[in-house]
Amino acid sequence: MVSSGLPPSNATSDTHNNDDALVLSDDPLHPANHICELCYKFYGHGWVTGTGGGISIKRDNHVYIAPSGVQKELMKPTDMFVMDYHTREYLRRPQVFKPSACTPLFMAAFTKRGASCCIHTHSQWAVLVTLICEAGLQDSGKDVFALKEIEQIKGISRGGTGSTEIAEGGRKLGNLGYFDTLKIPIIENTAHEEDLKDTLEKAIEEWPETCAVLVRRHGVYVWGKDVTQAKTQCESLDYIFQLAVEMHKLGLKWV
Ligand SMILES: CSCCC(=O)C(=O)COP(=O)(O)O
Ligand SMILES: [Zn+2]
Repeated sequence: MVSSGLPPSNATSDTHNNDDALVLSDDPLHPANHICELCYKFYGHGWVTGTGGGISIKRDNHVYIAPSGVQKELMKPTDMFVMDYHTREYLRRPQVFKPSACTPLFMAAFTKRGASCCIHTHSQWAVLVTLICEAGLQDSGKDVFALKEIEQIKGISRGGTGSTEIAEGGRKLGNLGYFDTLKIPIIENTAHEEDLKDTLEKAIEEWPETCAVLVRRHGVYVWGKDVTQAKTQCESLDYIFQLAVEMHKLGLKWV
């Protein structure tokens, strides 16, 4: 039996604020089940290694949040926090944990983009592209990752939460096209995850077309209108970041 480093499953039962009805469901797509299943898969991608990274899902007025500092691939539905989106009060708060330090960053994607899912990875590919940009080794600049004419960028929607339709008043919506340039802003890391909030919010405001924010020497935050869009955009970006690193090693330019 492998130890998860998490307390036993009944560790929350002596708390006054442990409404299990909020997290127990037979539905595999219930956010409390879905977060656990996805983190197990993300661990296999190297996205949530060594307790880093995570995911939050908003369903209606409820925001589901994982505990901080635990092995994300071994979490159980009863480990989840549930926050009221409007009041920001915890409706369920397992007393043996703290909520993820990423919570204010996830909330930024929900409030500023209308996202319902936000994924944070510590993928080495994301970290490496921020280092290549920092060193000024590509033409995209230090504070933005840019790449064009790679088929996979068609998997990225403008703003992160758009539909795949092109629409409205001359402003382009929907997904990027093959001849568009993908641009992802890079913010500087801070000593504590939650201190990224202000610069991440600023980047979201200044880059209305982005579906993600890279954090230098740390990882990436990616969001979507639902779990499917957040997950597929995260997969597309991770593919693109890995490709970009390999292109760089071959002496190829991204733009
Ligand atoms: C080695 S993980 C350092 C913290 C971090 O960057 C992170 O994403 C995890 O935060 P959490 O509070 O969700 O464990
Ligand atoms: Zn992190």
